Amino acid sequence: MPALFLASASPRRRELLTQIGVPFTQLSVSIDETPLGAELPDVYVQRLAREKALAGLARVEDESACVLGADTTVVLDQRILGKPIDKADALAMLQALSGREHQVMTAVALASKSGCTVQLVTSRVRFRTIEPHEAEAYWASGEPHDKAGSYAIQGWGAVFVSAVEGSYSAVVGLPLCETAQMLGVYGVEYWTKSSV
Ligand SMILES: Cc1cn([C@H]2C[C@H](O)[C@@H](COP(=O)(O)OP(=O)(O)OP(=O)(O)O)O2)c(=O)[nH]c1=O
Repeated sequence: MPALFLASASPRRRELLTQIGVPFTQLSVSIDETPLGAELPDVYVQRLAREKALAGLARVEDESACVLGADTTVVLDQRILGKPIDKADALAMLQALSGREHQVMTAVALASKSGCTVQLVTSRVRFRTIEPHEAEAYWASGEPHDKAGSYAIQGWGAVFVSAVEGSYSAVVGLPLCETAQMLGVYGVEYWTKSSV
């Protein structure tokens, strides 16, 4: 079985991949996450996932290894809401998401010496109305700081989520159903290590 590397610094992605019992080594890669001019969100998120996987592959010496990369972005009216740059940015994002439905796009890329495959998973998330004092308190919790769209569905941000349609694990950062299928194609087995 080829060795698997996860090209991500994200603790969420590490936990999600661990959940399905895949043995892997985590690598952190750093790429420029600035959207290109007028780049559509689905194109952007797939490009970043591919760049992360390929940057990871470039660091691995094992010729038969596979490298997984992923990227998550929140999309509102075709606008990319990435990680907040500061408090004002986070409060503006939370206000924009308040009382509305948005999309969460996560792309997962798997790269090896024989090529790179990318898959996009889009989920829909609905928020209840968020009061300004709640957004302030949520920012003060620290949770929104490193999250696309300034919230975490798996954390305190869950109190804002009135409905989800699609892949919960993709919203958190890695679509497990699609990831497992891609790993299978590359000959990487899951369910080999107990997660419980
Ligand atoms: C919407 C949402 C995003 N997020 C997180 C997932 C991602 O970690 C982050 C989006 O940033 P990404 O750039 O996708 O990932 P990252 O920088 O954290 O990690 P790396 O590039 O090294 O793989 O937002 C949540 O944890 N919960 C959520 O509900």
